[in-house]
Amino acid sequence: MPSSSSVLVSLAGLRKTVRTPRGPLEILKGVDFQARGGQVTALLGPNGAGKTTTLTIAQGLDRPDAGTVRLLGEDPWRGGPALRSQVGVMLQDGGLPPSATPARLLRHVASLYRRPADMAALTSRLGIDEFAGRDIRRLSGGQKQRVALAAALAGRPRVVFLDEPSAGLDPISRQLVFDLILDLKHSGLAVVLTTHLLDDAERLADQVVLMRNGTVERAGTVAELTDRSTPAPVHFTAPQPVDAAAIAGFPAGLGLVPEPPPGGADRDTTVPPGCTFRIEGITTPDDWSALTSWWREHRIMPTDVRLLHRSLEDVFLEVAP
Ligand SMILES: Nc1ncnc2c1ncn2[C@@H]1O[C@H](COP(=O)(O)OP(=O)(O)OP(=O)(O)O)[C@@H](O)[C@H]1O
Repeated sequence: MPSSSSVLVSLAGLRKTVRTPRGPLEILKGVDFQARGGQVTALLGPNGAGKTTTLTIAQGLDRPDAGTVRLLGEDPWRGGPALRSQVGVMLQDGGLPPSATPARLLRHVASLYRRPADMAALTSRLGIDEFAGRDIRRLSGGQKQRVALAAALAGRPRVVFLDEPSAGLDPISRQLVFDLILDLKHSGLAVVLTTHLLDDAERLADQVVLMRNGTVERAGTVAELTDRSTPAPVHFTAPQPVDAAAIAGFPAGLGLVPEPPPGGADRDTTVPPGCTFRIEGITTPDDWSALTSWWREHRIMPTDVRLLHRSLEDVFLEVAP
């Protein structure tokens, strides 16, 4: 039995061109990435980047023109039932039969597997029981999403592909789905998902693959992509006014910038209550100590202190067209 950090999905040099009325359109131009068991891999990228096409090929529902695809060590295009039964898929548009009820559909899907998941536990956990007897056509988008997720997990897969799993979910359902995804990963599954919500990726992903225009622009952990291993500027809010003498006495070597800056010359003006400040240059524990001493000396009790790291959104906007 491979360990949970084994590579379960491997894509190398994927290329795909489709025919359109206006001529050939190259939609994948050499996509490489790997997804491991025990990890969530999130594909991010602007509309049309090629995320769904990449997932479709990884699942074996389409073939690349060039490149190699390995799903649980096999070519998914040629894989038979033994491979398919180990893979769960949640498609972007759900693909659920509108006239079935969730109860009937999920019973049917579970019956296709020799060792199905505990569907009662799954539907209870995803809050499906309360609408399990209603026709799927009458469900909200978020309810359908949860049914599609339960169906994807019915066969106890080792790999799940989730195309925008949090689309249309309210905050409570989203939390239910996130908790489940994290449990799946902790039990060793490889979870490969696409999302437009950068917050989803920040909260869930062990590895982010940022795609644009048919290629992988950046890949790595959220911390790697946002440079979290390096010191960042500091932001704080002072609820009381900060007088000109305090500003003039700010530790040398650190830059204090009120935001927005008060009118007049910076160092001579008292900053009104509730102002936020940005500090550049904090790179050592001594710098932090100088800052907290300055707060103590001037009786400043900050109400908000944050490190201003780049967010995943900043990185996304850098690569987005
Ligand atoms: N069969 C096809 N014929 C023509 N164009 C296609 C075909 N399949 C995909 N495309 C185009 O290829 C590009 C990539 O599509 P894909 O659905 O993979 O992107 P995506 O990153 O998943 O986008 P989104 O975030 O909008 O879901 C898009 O411009 C799409 O219109």
